[in-house]
Amino acid sequence: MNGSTSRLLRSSPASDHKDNVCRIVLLGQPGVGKTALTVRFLTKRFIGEYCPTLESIYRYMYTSADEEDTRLDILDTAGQLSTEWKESYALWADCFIFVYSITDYTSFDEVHRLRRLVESAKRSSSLCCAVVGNKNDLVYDRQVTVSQGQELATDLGCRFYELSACDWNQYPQIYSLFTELPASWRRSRTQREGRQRKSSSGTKFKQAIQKVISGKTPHPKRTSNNVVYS
Ligand SMILES: Nc1nc2c(ncn2[C@@H]2O[C@H](COP(=O)(O)OP(=O)(O)OP(=O)(O)O)[C@@H](O)[C@H]2O)c(=O)[nH]1
Repeated sequence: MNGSTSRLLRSSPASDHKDNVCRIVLLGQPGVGKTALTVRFLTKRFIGEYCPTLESIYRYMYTSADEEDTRLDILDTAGQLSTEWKESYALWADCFIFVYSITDYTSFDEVHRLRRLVESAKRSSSLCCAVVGNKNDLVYDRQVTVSQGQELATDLGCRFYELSACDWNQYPQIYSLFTELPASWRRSRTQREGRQRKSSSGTKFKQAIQKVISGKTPHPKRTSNNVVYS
């Protein structure tokens, strides 16, 4: 495992996972624009050239639409990764942004592969994720159609964005990408917790009924106004 990856993930371990923190990882082939998208979101700028990313975690605080103070931990991964690294990313993250370039079909295929890796690491096919086809300013070099991207997102049950990190006019979509994802993650977490609470109170109720039936719990005696236990 790469030293800097483990150092970064260790500096932000699972035990440090506070309720208002959402962890997002960007995955995709080298050169698809993961850093450009992240930097556009964080700084509103597009910087033409970056050193190929090793990996970096960026922290971003904002107040969400429902007035919650939220901290995003955004992990911009290096494109060239071994399977082992990706598993540690998958286990660390709450949400995934799968990025491909619309000008490169192999980068689209890579998203299919990454998706399978993440699903197997998470042992779940229900991911909180988004699919991004980047570089749509280069539409004349297009190799992946909009409907192919859309189909993949539908298959994953997630949102699809086709955009360009270098086009300022598309900044609102990039903002929405990075802020909608944590909101939908929070919603599904709240629903899951609600279901768990319901099922545990349902179980307690059933256990109490069983006890009464089997005579282990005293039956209530009714007096004129009150119910008392003997
Ligand atoms: N035309 C165009 N170029 C882009 C866009 N986004 C990124 N690029 C360019 O694509 C190249 C790669 O961008 P990066 O953001 O470094 O890609 P990456 O996926 O982070 O690459 P790795 O760090 O190697 O994994 C750079 O030259 C960017 O300027 C875009 O939307 N349109």
